[in-house]
Amino acid sequence: MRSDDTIFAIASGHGRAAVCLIRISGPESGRVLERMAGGLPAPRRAVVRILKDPSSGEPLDQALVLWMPGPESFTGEDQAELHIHGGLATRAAVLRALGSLGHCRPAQAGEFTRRAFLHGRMDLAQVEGLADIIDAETEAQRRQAMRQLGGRLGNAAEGWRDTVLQVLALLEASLDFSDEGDVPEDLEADILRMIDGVRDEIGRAVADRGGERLREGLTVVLAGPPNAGKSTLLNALARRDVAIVSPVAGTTRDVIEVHCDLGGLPVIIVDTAGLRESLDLIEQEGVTRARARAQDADLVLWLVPPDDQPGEPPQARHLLRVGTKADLPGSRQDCDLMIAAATGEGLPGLIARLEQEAGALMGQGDALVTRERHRRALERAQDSLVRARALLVDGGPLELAAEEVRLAARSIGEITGRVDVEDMLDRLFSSFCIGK
Ligand SMILES: Nc1nc2c(ncn2[C@@H]2O[C@H](COP(=O)(O)OP(=O)(O)OP(=O)(O)O)[C@@H](O)[C@H]2O)c(=O)[nH]1
Ligand SMILES: [K+]
Ligand SMILES: [Mg+2]
Repeated sequence: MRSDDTIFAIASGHGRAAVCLIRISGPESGRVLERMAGGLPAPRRAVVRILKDPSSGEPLDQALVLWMPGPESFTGEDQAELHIHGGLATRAAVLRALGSLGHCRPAQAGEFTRRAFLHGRMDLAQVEGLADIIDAETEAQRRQAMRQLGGRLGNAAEGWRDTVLQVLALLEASLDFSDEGDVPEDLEADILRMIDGVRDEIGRAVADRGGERLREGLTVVLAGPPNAGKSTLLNALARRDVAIVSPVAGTTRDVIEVHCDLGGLPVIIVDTAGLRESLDLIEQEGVTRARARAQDADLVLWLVPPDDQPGEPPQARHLLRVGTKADLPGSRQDCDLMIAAATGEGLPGLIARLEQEAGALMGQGDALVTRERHRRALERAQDSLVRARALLVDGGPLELAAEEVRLAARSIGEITGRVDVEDMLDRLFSSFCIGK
């Protein structure tokens, strides 16, 4: 498998469709068009051509054909696109014809994007933004992914890296030219100011967890005593019959998850077993799982029915008390909200409150850091800068301070991939689909 092969893949979805898009990239792309479409169209001009089998000359399909010579293509290489009819036999015939041409082979997952990265068409943070756009399920996720694809984090990282490299240059110069082996006083103030500036900006970026939450979705666990109405609420929020509802206490045992879109924000609602002491082994296991999920959740809704002694809520980072079955007599004074999931009463208020909580925890797609990979790299950079600063202030060895600054630059460079990152690349691109 060679990196200068010409690769091809279906870039549209699979299964029968009106139109199917086949992407081709690599040095043979032009020859492919000449042999199958009878010649090269003008660059970036869509034309209709009869595609022919290159060996037999048999017409295979009538297609819209595009020729996009590099380096101004997505991959930076010569590229072509065939918009063929999306019937199964047509696709198979065109793919077979492409595979019969020399130096042409089907693309691996993520190979088009890998080539775009290797040819400098996008940085790693943009590659991740592209993956997130394909995975985006809600409006705020799409917005965040678009910002990442637009180079928002990458540009910030490049700016930080530039400043850190300036600091490094000043330290190296001091090493070369100062007899005492330390930084001249006036320079030291400048250097410390530059270090502090970058450290503060990175600190603000990593303190904001909203971007990662928005990518992954906010987890809201429904917890409460048996028969509180947890499953009824899940079904109402999901607007479908997901969980079994019954008057039998202890109906739900498994953890049931539903993905919802609340005002453009991705929220995972989790129904759990009612919390109580039980002799039933299966119910005990359900209760254990319920407590574990509540502990990990971003938000727990603690559901309590009227006139009940609900016991102690589970351990949680953030908890809202919701009184249920508000249509029944008996009132609660100890709740943040009241609902009757069976009649719909109070649900708009609950949903508005959830949207508000979700917005506060996730933002609206304006965070810089959207992945753990970013956070870890930036935290390493921050640590290195803190150590470099301490060495400078304490009059420690200048070589060590310079080494820490070099490490900081490298850690920041991981954001855009401007360091050695082969194994990281393999992991990243293998998560892509074929044709991307
Ligand atoms: N009147 C009234 N009854 C409700 C309401 N919500 C749920 N119920 C009833 O309460 C009973 C228990 O509801 P579930 O949703 O199964 O309760 P749960 O908390 O999931 O129960 P477990 O899974 O057993 O812990 C059912 O008979 C529901 O119809 C409500 O808003 N009003
Ligand atoms: K029940
Ligand atoms: Mg239930």
